Amino acid sequence: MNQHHVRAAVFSAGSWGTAVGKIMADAGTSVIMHARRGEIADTINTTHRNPGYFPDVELPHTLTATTDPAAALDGADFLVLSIPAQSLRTSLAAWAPHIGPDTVIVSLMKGIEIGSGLRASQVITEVTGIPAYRVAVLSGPNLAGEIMAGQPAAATIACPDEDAAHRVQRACHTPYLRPYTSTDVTGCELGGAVKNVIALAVGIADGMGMGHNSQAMLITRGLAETTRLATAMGAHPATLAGLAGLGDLVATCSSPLSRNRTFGTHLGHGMTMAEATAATRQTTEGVKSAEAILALAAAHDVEMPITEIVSELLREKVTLDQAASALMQRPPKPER
Ligand SMILES: NC(=O)C1=CN([C@@H]2O[C@H](COP(=O)(O)OP(=O)(O)OC[C@H]3O[C@@H](n4cnc5c(N)ncnc54)[C@H](O)[C@@H]3O)[C@@H](O)[C@H]2O)C=CC1
Ligand SMILES: O=C(CO)COP(=O)(O)O
Repeated sequence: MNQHHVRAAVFSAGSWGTAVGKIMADAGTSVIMHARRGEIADTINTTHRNPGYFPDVELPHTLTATTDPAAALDGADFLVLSIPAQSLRTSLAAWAPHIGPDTVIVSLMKGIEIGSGLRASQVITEVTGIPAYRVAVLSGPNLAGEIMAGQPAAATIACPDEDAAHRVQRACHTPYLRPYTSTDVTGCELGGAVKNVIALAVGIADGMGMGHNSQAMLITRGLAETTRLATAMGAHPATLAGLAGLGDLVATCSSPLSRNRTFGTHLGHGMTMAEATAATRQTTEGVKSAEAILALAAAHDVEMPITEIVSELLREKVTLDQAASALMQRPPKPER
């Protein structure tokens, strides 16, 4: 019997795109990375490394790169999208004509679009016209650097079509990555987007010199407000207690590898937004998504005090001390 060789196109060759490209290649999938810059594609093809992100890690030789979106997408079973959430709409519109009729799209993005308030999977269906059952999301506690080092991790793959979720699961199951399936796309995406804002808060607290009690308070109450929003938008509460909720929140809020947490730490040390931005090279989704998440909270009549105060800090409307006391001086209430 002729065995179909599974192929994935990964757009683009940033930190998480490269890591997921490696995962899929290690799982036996042929991978073509789409890089915007020719020199990155050439370097991946000739040295099997992506030196701008992971100079020390050799990539599997079944992973190649191109700058040509049509070539990358030709015959692809999966289109894996890993670019900044706010650039998704424009970038995807240019790539969409090359997407095949059976290609399943896998979103790795953890952000909410400013203005529309849409989750990445919703932007994808809107821009491409591809039905939701062909769009999956992969989320969870997955700091790219640890995955590239081959450390054990798990992720959730959510898609309304369970069969599609299983296909993605098979295409990225390796000895170091254990993917679970789910149908709760909303819960997975909101868990991933809101944890970035909570990680900013934890980083800010850490930068201000606060210890683990304060940080645990923000993580726990952060999970409470994430769950409130997600369930109001139709998510299953168990998803928020799972890998794409609590799991990712704990990893991101604990790790110095997190860009969001690190950005928060810069602010907590007293940097201005301009200084913290200048000190940050890679995508920091929470900085952009905080405002969009707050708009969703307002639309669904959900209280999100931590997101609200982080958003005010990001807009430089309050000082660090004002932010801390605003949270602590909220009216006492039952724990929910
Ligand atoms: N790095 C990580 O550990 C993880 C990241 N993510 C998510 O993956 C997504 C991508 O993040 P990273 O790969 O970490 O970011 P990154 O900053 O390392 O890479 C972003 C990639 O997108 C490309 N890009 C940048 N601006 C673009 C634009 N305007 N149009 C098209 N392409 C553009 C860049 O060339 C680069 O290849 C984010 O939503 C992030 O939340 C999710 C899990 C883990
Ligand atoms: O999503 C992540 C880990 O799961 C990465 O977090 P940062 O984007 O804050 O680095």
